[in-house]
Amino acid sequence: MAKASNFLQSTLLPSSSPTLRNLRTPSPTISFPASSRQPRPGTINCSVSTGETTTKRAAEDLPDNISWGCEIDSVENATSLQRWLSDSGLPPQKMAIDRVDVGERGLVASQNLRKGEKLLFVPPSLVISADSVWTNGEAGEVMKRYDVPDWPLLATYLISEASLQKGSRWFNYISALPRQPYSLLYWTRTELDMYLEASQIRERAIERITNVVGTYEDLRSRIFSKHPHLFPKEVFNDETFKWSFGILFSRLVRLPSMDGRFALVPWADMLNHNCEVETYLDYDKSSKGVVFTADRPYQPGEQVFISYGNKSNGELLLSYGFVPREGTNPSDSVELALSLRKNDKCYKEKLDALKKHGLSTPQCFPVRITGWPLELMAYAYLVVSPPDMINSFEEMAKAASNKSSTNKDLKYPELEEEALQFILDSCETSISKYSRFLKESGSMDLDITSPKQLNRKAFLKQLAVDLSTSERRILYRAQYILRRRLRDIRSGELKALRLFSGIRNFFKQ
Ligand SMILES: C[S@@+](CC[C@H](N)C(=O)[O-])C[C@H]1O[C@@H](n2cnc3c(N)ncnc32)[C@H](O)[C@@H]1O
Repeated sequence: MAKASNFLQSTLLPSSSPTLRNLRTPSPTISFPASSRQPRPGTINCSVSTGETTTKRAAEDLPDNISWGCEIDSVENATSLQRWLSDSGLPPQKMAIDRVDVGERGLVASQNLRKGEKLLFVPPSLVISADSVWTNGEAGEVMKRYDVPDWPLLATYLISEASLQKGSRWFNYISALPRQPYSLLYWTRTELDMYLEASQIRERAIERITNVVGTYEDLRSRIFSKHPHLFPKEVFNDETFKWSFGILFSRLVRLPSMDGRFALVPWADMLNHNCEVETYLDYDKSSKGVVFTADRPYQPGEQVFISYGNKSNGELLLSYGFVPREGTNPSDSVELALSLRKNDKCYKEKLDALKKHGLSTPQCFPVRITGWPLELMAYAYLVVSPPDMINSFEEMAKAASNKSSTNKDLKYPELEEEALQFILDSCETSISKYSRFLKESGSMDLDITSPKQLNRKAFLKQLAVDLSTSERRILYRAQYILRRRLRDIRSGELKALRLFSGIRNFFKQ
C-alpha cells in the first residue's frame, strides 16, 4: 500500500493505555488458504476465528448470518464491489478485478497503460478514514468522546459497519474483504514457535498479537463494557478485532498528501505488491482522488502492481501473509540479535548504559545483503570493550541507539577485530538455527502460488521455509564479509609483526 511502513507509529490511545501505546509498526529499518470452498482447518464459515482454542466459542457467539467478508479469492464479491463503486462515483477504470497468479485477486489492465499515467482516482467519498460517518451514529459519538486514536477507531468502525450488513453503506466493500486475511495474527502460538523458531519475526508476531489483544481489552474495559447496548460482546470481541486488525494491517494506507492520514481505499486495496515496483498510492490534490502513477507500461491482461513500501520479507509476512520469491526483494533484511555476555565483569554498567539509551539485551539490528548499520557495530564495541574502557560505554550505547550525531567517527581500532569476531559468532549462531529448522522441515516442493490446494500446515511451513531461506541467505553474505574482513585484519597484523621482527633482527645483527 502507500508508503505505509509507519502504520502504527502514532500513539493509538491516550497515554493511560500502555498496551495501546505499544501497538506499533515494525521498526522502519527494516492466513492461510482453505481448500477450495472448504473452511480452512481451524476456521469456521462466517466468523473470523481461526485460533485453535477459540474456534468453538466464536462459532457459538456469532450469529450465523453475519457477513464478514468472503473467501480470499472470491471474484464474485469483488465484481459486485466494482459495480457498486462505479454506481457510487468511481470514474471509469482502465483496470478490472480478476483472479491472478500473484495475490489470488488483483487489478488487471483492461487496456494499454502508459508509463507515467495516473490511475484509479478514488474520490474521498469512497475512502474510509477516522472521519468517516458511522451508520450507528451513537456508537461513533461515544468513540469520539473517548478520543480513541485512528487505528483502534478504524478497527471498531469496521466491525460496527460489518455487523450492520446491508444496513451499512460499506456492505459491498466489506463483503469483498477476505473473511480471514493472510496475516501472522492468525497463526497460533504453537505454529509461531514451530515454524518461525529461527526468525526474529516470531517475536514481532507475538508482540503484535499481544498488542491487538491488549487494544481490544483496553477498549472493552474503558468503553464497550460501559455501553453494552452499542458494543455487544457477540459482535465486539477479540476474534472480530483480530479480523479487523488483520484487514487494517494488510490494507490500510498512509496518504502523504493528506497529512499522512490513514485510510482504507476500496478498489485501490485490490492492488498487489511487487518488490521491483516503486509506485505508491497517494491523494492527488488536482484530481481530488486517490491515485498512483504507473511506473512502467502495461498491456491488456497484465496484472498491475504497486509497492507496499520498502519492507523486508519478514515484514511482508507479518502484515500481508506472503513472502516474495528469494532474491527478488531489494529491501530485504534480517534482524540479528546481539547480547551482552553474561560473564562480562561490567555487565551491569553496560546494561545501565544501554537502558539509558532505550536499548536492551538482546537487541536486534537489521542486516541487509549490502551490510549492517553503524549502530550494530557500536553495540558490538560495547559488548567486547574491557573494564578499563568504562568511560566509553556511554558513548558506545548512545551510538548504538542511533541518537548520536558522531556515529560516523565512532572508531575503536583496538577493539575492531574482537567486535567483528563477536558479530561473526552471533551471525553463525543464527545461521545454525535457520539450518536446523530448514533441515528438520525437510525438502518440500510445494506450490504456494495456488495455496488453496495445500492444507494449512503445509502452507505455513512453506512460508516459513521461504522466509528462513531468504533470511539465512543475508546472514551467509554477512558471514562471508566478516570472515574476509577478519582475514585482512589478521594478515595485516601478521605482516606488521613480520616487519617488526625483521627490523628487530636487522638491529640485532
Ligand atoms: C491490499 S490486499 C491486495 C488485494 C488482495 N489480493 C485481495 O484479493 O483482496 C493485500 C493482500 O494481497 C495479497 N498479496 C499482495 N501482494 C502479494 C504478493 N506479491 N504475493 C502474494 N500475495 C500478495 C496478500 O494476501 C495481502 O495480504
